[in-house]
Amino acid sequence: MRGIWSISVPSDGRNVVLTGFMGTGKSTVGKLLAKRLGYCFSDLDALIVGRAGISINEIFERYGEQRFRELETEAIRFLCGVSGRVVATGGGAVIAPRNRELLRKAGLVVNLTASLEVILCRLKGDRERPLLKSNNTPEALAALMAGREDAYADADLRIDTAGKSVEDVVTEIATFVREHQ
Ligand SMILES: Nc1ncnc2c1ncn2[C@@H]1O[C@H](COP(=O)(O)OP(=O)(O)OP(=O)(O)O)[C@@H](O)[C@H]1O
Ligand SMILES: O=C(O)C1=C[C@@H](O)[C@@H](O)[C@H](O)C1
Ligand SMILES: [Mg+2]
Repeated sequence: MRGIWSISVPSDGRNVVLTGFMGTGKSTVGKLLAKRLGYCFSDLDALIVGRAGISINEIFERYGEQRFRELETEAIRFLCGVSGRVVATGGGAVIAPRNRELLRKAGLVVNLTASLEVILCRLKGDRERPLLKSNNTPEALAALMAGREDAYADADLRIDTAGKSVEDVVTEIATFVREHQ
């Protein structure tokens, strides 16, 4: 794998950070939200894959989840030095308290939610998310989600995306951002 990011500058806090469990729509909503706000868009998972030169599945298989988490923290440090950006995080990016601290400083944190039922429906047949493979029963996935609830709750705004279109979610967030940033 290629080297790591070296810059880490304090952010001016004018970003929008999307957090949430796998399949809540961070990447999909983030891309459109950035367009709507006239911000740039960054996807933490895509950034990690781009730097590593291999897929998330391969990072997990070859180096383990712990190494992925290290790369994730490095990517967060890098992104926290930017401004005017919508950042879609990976589903587990908020687990580490230090990551949450950095993301909070980077800007408004918006947490997307959806019931497990909705998530399972959205991610049916997905092969790109290693934690879906290793938690391959609804019970295991529910436990993973429940264990992260406090970390997801650490946000400026929480939006239940179930039953809402991507456009609806984007509008809700854009309104909040215009009022609070
Ligand atoms: N509001 C929505 N309504 C219906 N489908 C949605 C909605 N938001 C996202 N989706 C669909 O759910 C799937 C997963 O979305 P997406 O990849 O954006 O999730 P994510 O939160 O970025 O997941 P991860 O944490 O794994 O990166 C996609 O197929 C997307 O089109
Ligand atoms: O929920 C998680 O821990 C993950 C979610 C994805 O976005 C990726 O970051 C990776 O598959 C791990
Ligand atoms: Mg994503």
